[in-house]
Amino acid sequence: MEAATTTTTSSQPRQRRLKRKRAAALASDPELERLNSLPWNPTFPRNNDEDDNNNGNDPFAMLATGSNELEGGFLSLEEIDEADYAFSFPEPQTNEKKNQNKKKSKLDENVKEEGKKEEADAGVGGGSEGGSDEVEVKKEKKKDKKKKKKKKTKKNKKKKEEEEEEEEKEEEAVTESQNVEKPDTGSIDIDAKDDDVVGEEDFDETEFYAWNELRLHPLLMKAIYKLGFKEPTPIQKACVPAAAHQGKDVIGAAETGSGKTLAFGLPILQRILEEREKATKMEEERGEEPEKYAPTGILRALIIAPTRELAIQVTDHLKAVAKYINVRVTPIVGGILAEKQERLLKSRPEIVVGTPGRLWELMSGGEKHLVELHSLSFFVLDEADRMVQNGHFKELQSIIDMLPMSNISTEDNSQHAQNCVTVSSYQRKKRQTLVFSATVALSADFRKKLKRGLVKQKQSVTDELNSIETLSERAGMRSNAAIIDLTNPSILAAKLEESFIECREEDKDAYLYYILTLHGQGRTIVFCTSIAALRHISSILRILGIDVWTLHAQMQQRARLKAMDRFRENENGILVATDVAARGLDIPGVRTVVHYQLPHSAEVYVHRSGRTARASAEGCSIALVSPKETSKFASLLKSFSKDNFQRFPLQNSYMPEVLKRLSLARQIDKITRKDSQVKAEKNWFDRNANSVELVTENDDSEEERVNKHKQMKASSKQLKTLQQELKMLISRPLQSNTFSHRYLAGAGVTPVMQEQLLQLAKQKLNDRPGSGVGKKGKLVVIGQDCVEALQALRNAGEEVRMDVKDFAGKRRNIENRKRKRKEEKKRLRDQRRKQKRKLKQDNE
Ligand SMILES: Nc1ncnc2c1ncn2[C@@H]1O[C@H](COP(=O)(O)OP(=O)(O)OP(=O)(O)O)[C@@H](O)[C@H]1O
Repeated sequence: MEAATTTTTSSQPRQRRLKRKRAAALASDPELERLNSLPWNPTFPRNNDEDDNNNGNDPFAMLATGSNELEGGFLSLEEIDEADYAFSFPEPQTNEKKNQNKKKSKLDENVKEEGKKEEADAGVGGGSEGGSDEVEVKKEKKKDKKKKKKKKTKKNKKKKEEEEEEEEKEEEAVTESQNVEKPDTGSIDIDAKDDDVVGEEDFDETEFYAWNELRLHPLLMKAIYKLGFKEPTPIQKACVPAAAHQGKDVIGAAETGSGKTLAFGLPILQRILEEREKATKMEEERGEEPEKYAPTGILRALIIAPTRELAIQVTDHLKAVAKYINVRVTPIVGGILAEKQERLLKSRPEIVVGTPGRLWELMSGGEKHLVELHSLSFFVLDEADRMVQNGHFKELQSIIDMLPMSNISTEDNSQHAQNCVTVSSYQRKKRQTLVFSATVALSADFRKKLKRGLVKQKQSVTDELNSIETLSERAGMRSNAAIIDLTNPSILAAKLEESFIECREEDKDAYLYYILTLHGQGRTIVFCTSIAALRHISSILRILGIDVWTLHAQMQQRARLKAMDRFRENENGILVATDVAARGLDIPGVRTVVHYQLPHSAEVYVHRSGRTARASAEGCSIALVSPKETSKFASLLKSFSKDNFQRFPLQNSYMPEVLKRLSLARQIDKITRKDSQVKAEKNWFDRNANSVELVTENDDSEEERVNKHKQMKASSKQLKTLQQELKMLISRPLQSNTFSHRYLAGAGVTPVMQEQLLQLAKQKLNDRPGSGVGKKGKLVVIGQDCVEALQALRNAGEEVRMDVKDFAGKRRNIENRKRKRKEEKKRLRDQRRKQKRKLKQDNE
């Protein structure tokens, strides 16, 4: 800890003062004392810079490689429908709010304390009963004054907080790190968050004991306490020792939501902190320049993510763990003014998280901070499998080509380090390449190659960046890279329960409505592959009175943000999305994922389903499988080495009512679509006519006009009737055939149903006071009051053994039958033609 509190240049008097101040702060800070007592060893055994193989003594060596090198399920890579867009993301599972409140109450307490102190100073402390009236009046006046003052202080503070919040929002998630304004001293800035020391006393570090083996810096641990992460996730446990303590390159694969961001984030921050400490030590002991060991104002880690929203999410996550250290993290993504980002880069952040397009735009434009890469210590590819798909690799290739060579001797490296004046051998130690994904697929050949150390230099690698192997090689992945593959053979999240419903294509709406109505607890995401399908179901569901938010690539960015915000706000929210939302989105409380249409590839299925069951939470996925999709489903099962799936339990007694409502909704949808189409066409015609200054005339005859008017009236009347009928139906809970107004039993009551039941009860009471449902005129709900999809699945899911061969056989049979029918038709047609021709000839 001592090192953590020292300054960089003790020769300068100002910094000496700072140092004393920090030491005093440390002495008086019980929190830091407590952290100091943690079993953390500040002298890390690693950092034998030039030696990557010094894992002999490292107890974590085993973890990082051997035992974890399981073969994961290898999936085929296919194109996914993903577009560039941006979101603002919530802080990753922080106790921020709690602490903000505490902060506020602490502020209030301070204000109170101030008041008390002033009272004491003024000699007007409470309990002076024997004082004269004059004194009492004075006291009162003073109290009033103080009250006003307190109020004012509170008001000012609140205003200030609000202003700060506004400012933060304005930066559109591209906010600089909290401590960006601080001068970069190159040392750990304990004071950086002096104002934020509240609320940390109430955690018990013994609960976080599992982190000790990772030997993370106390200031990182402090942030982890604050985040409330009791133990590292398996991928973090495996990656931190390999990347942070052994300095290895890592290829990491673990299920969705398993904490991969910190698996690469923590080693980066740890290395920066270690270097700073070493710099301080060397300066103190040998009077060496700190810059030599811990360069400042230079890019240290470049993280590339495939989409804007992911880049921003990763940034937020890293900022949360870098809360107590002076390390700046900046996202560089499209959709935000390039000038604004250049301005952010002027603050010279140590870590940049970007999307390939915008990064390359700035790099190719010569952006200084992004091209001075000689001290880059980490090159990270997040969601690496997406990177090798089309649309990304050209820019990625160019970015990788800008990286200074690694895997070469220090002397050679120095030749490549352009613009490099003060690069020391310490900094110039090998750059670490970290490649992560939930569905990373490495060929056995590449694994062997890595083990044999046959990694080529980038010049010799083919120009095609079409595989993770080539990408990793090109980025300079070293031969002793740790391959940490924690994906289980099915690659799906451990706590995810999967199920399916076999149904006809035209019945999918009905089953979706059924799921959302009877099992709509928690957040649900409904995935479609096409925007047309998304539009169709969101329209139908809205008509059926279900609030849904939509998200697809053709939406304006603002609308996307709004949809995400609303979805996040509502704990039972429903989002209908295309695969733009399949990757990386980390929204807590997503309980159910519905695959309305099956995705194009197994990978996308994994990522879609991975929006639920994140970070040790549970969740379930339901795939609606039409006969056309059975072969796709079969190949999915094959990819996951699964031969059994659960059939989602359905209570068919609800279906008649579901279908009735749906039929009404479809009719309403058809009429409204037709109306709006007619209106849109008319508007378009008028607009175009106006633009060329044409006077439009109605060519219709009187009779035609009257008929049209009649038709419109009839259709609007029909619409009203349908709407009323549907309104009446959806005003009461979904009823099964066996529904009794006296006893409601069955699949459970959703929040929507509960509300409906209450309304129904009220309605009944109003209609016939005293004779409503139940004995005393009250509606009594007995039994399960909430059945969420996962629960329903656990209660009554039916394990179905799927014979993939059988699937394929069935599919072949269907195709054969189709082919035969076609051939038969063709034969009959030809026969008829022949007969006709013959008849014609006979007649002639
Ligand atoms: N050690 C931990 N304990 C508890 N929660 C954690 C821990 N580490 C990370 N988390 C939380 O787990 C969630 C998922 O983390 P993250 O987004 O890094 O997962 P991921 O593996 O990258 O997922 P995906 O593959 O879907 O992108 C986040 O909300 C994060 O805050």
